[in-house]
Amino acid sequence: MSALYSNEKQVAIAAVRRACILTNSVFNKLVKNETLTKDDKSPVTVGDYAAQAVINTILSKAFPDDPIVGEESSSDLRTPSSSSLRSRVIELANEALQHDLAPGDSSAWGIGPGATQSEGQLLETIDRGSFAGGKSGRMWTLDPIDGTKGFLRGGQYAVCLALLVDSRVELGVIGCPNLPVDPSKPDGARGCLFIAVRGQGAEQLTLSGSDPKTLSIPAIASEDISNSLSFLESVEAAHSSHGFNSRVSDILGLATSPVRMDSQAKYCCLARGEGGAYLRMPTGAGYREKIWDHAPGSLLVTEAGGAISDSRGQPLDFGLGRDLGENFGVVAAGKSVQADVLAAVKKAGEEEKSKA
Ligand SMILES: Nc1ncnc2c1ncn2[C@@H]1O[C@H](COP(=O)(O)O)[C@@H](O)[C@H]1OP(=O)(O)O
Ligand SMILES: [Mg+2]
Ligand SMILES: [Mg+2]
Ligand SMILES: [Mg+2]
Repeated sequence: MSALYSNEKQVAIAAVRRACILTNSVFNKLVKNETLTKDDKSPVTVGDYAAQAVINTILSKAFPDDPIVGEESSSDLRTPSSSSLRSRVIELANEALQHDLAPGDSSAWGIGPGATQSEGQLLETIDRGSFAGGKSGRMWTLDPIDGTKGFLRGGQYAVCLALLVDSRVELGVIGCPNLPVDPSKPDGARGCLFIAVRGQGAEQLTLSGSDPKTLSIPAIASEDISNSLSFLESVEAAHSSHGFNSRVSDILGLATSPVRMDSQAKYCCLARGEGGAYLRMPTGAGYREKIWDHAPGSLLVTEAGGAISDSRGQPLDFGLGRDLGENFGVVAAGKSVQADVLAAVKKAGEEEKSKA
């Protein structure tokens, strides 16, 4: 008998790999007018749209009844002023869908050479990501480029896909085209794929599918925290409070400065033993975290032996819709130290309140 979710895992890996090849090639060719600013002032590129079109196409072929909660929508692409951007997205998506990664691979999605998808079909496929989410049933959640700002600066970004069943993450696949394969060789080969299935562990492969490694977060004894732990945090101060993290770091007496990195690559690094803790605390602007920004990363961390919760110690709730509800931040770490980090977070929170 095959393992639970083995089909979903194969399809998700194929979809994420294909999107990573696309985003990688887009980065090298990206020109100025290929980026838009969304209503929330965040950037979105032809790469984000095309990657969502590719992954949604593959998911829709493989699992036609599964709804998708995806970050992007085609509305900004449909305006007359976006016509050249729109053509570029269609061209990139068709190119990526027809690219044979292995013999017969593209025909597995019913999209052989020459069988291009029309503009209308691909825009509609992007909008298959508009599902509202919720408590029950099967659904996918997709961030075609997580960390678009990192992507634009040539830093870390991730292609992130997760399968939720009754609001529990069952499968997570994250592609990190710019992440070094071996953390001890930061200038060495880049491009990693991270995969977790509930109850089946977490692993890292290269983007081309070689060199599998089982992931496990090393235990740190409480008395070693100050010397052995460092934080993984956002580059963008608007996404996560650097000042709050710095106070938590002081409370724990951490000797090492935080590592700043864009995207869910932070969860991937944590899962393979880097840093030791990921802290993301609200900046006070009322932002609600999105399920696609945490679903695959959270499973990767727990399957690698870590723990994740909000700053109150409550589990993240993926069943509330497209976002995680009121923002109490995210605290992820190895199981042995997550309670210590949470206690320091609570202390820093109380100090902040008493000052207010
Ligand atoms: N004010 C905010 N607070 C927290 N996260 C945010 C905020 N604004 C955007 N984001 C999201 O944070 C994620 C990147 O996180 P990180 O800083 O860890 O790289 C992105 O998905 C980004 O959304 P978007 O995709 O719209 O840019
Ligand atoms: Mg975005
Ligand atoms: Mg994101
Ligand atoms: Mg994104």
